[in-house]
Amino acid sequence: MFRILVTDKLDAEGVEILKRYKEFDVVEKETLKGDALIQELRGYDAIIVRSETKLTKEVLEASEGLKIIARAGVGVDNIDVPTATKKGIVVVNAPSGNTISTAEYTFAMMIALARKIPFAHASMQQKVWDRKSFKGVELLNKTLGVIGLGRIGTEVAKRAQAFGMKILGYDPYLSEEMATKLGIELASLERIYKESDFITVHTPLTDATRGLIGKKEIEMMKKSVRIINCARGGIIDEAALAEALKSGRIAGAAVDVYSKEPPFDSANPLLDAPNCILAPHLGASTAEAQYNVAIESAEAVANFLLHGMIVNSVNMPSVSKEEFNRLKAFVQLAERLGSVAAQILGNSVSICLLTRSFLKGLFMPFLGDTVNYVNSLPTAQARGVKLEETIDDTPCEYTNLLKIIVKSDKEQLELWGTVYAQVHGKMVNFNNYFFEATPSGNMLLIANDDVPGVVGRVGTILGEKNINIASMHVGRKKETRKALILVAIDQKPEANVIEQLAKVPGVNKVKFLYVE
Ligand SMILES: NC(=O)c1ccc[n+]([C@@H]2O[C@H](COP(=O)([O-])OP(=O)(O)OC[C@H]3O[C@@H](n4cnc5c(N)ncnc54)[C@H](O)[C@@H]3O)[C@@H](O)[C@H]2O)c1
Ligand SMILES: O=C(O)CC[C@@H](O)C(=O)O
Repeated sequence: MFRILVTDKLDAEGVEILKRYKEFDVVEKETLKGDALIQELRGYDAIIVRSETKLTKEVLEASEGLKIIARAGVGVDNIDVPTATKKGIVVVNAPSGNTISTAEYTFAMMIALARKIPFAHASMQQKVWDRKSFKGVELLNKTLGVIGLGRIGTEVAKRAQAFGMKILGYDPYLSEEMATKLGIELASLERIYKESDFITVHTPLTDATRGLIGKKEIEMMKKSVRIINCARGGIIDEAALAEALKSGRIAGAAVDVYSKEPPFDSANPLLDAPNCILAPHLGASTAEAQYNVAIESAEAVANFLLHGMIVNSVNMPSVSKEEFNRLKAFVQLAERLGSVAAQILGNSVSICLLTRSFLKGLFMPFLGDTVNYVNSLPTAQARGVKLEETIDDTPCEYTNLLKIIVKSDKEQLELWGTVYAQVHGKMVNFNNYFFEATPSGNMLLIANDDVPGVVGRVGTILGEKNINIASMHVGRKKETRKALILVAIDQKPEANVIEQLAKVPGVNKVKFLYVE
């Protein structure tokens, strides 16, 4: 039975999806904070949050048994991802469910600013019929500067085109070709600041974007500019923005997000700035967006807990369901080869050419269940393991080949694996001994001289000890007259069996291996 905690207000359909599984015990709680959250979180396998629950370093360090955190939304800035990663906790988000809602909301903010609708509304509520103070501007032929052209930024740009706006965009990760396709002219930030009538930000909050727009940047802008932040508080410096509004240096701003939320106890200077529309982080607050992200998060949690499948992870390479099915056999094979390598070499690994799953297999025999797909890479890095990954599409005799070279202080091990029919993972090369074996279960690896009689004697000894042989694979090097036998057996042999096998004439080394 897996225990799942749902905090913040998740759409009911997401909770229902989880409750349908008999394997899940789902508990819903109001937003929890500090000690209450630490106490409650103990014993849960998964937690689903929106933006209000703060999964800080302290909270995560105190957690026990937590395997997955699902954020029903895009931004994961309420989660200490590095601590989660260190603890081997998968963090997933629901990246696409609220894109349209937030893009439409940004547009609503832009039009409300252009036509001063909230200010006119406030005046009407004061019973003042004022038709002079609220003269606005059209969007047609205006320049919109979009900073951050990911999911939301590009949807905003599409809508701006329909309004006849010229779009200048900045995103270091968007190609010129893609921008052109989207009808966006890529421009420097400086040009966006100087030429735009409206500026909207749609980046995550990172070290590079914190304070991206401050006093200096505002100084470059037109006096008529209107600025919108429906992304994350802190991307636009709040003090500088408030000052520009108060001094009339800019025409207006619309803000949905704050450096501290709610912003009331931090005396946020935007609270009393003129020509400023404020909202309490509502970009994703539509029935559709909340339904979408709740389902996305619930499915991510269920897939992970029941099938180990990781989708939309922010601290693991993410794969789609189809990709996961395609890769499943490779992941298992890589992990098994990792386990073989670990047992052959011991734990003094210095150079590797591998994947996370290989690393998981490599560390499992020494670190046990504390290592998983998420923390295997940091675990390796913390141990000074140097990694190199290469992809080589040169045709070879296998349709796919996973080649792993592990170097320790004393020796080097080369393992190759291939997957047949997308399901059967085979080890096909062990240090240039070629054979085809499934590296799984109890196995004996026997290095011997390539002379008659060895295979027979090995079989006889195992038979005498009542140990059943499941399969036997022999690889040989004719030039050195050496061979390697991999024997899969039904049980772990006693130490004296291994000693007896090692004494067979022609046998040079016997090693027992166990791979999950
Ligand atoms: N107000 C809300 O309720 C609400 C709802 C959803 C998303 N958001 C926020 O909106 C933002 C965008 O979300 P998204 O789904 O479009 O994310 P996304 O990851 O699809 O897009 C972000 C884009 O920002 C770009 N970027 C990163 N660093 C940059 C930099 N220094 N300069 C310029 N561009 C940079 C990235 O290349 C990417 O294209 C996020 O901060 C998210 O948390 C807010
Ligand atoms: O949970 C919410 O409503 C906010 C979501 C939004 O900030 C996000 O990053 O997806």
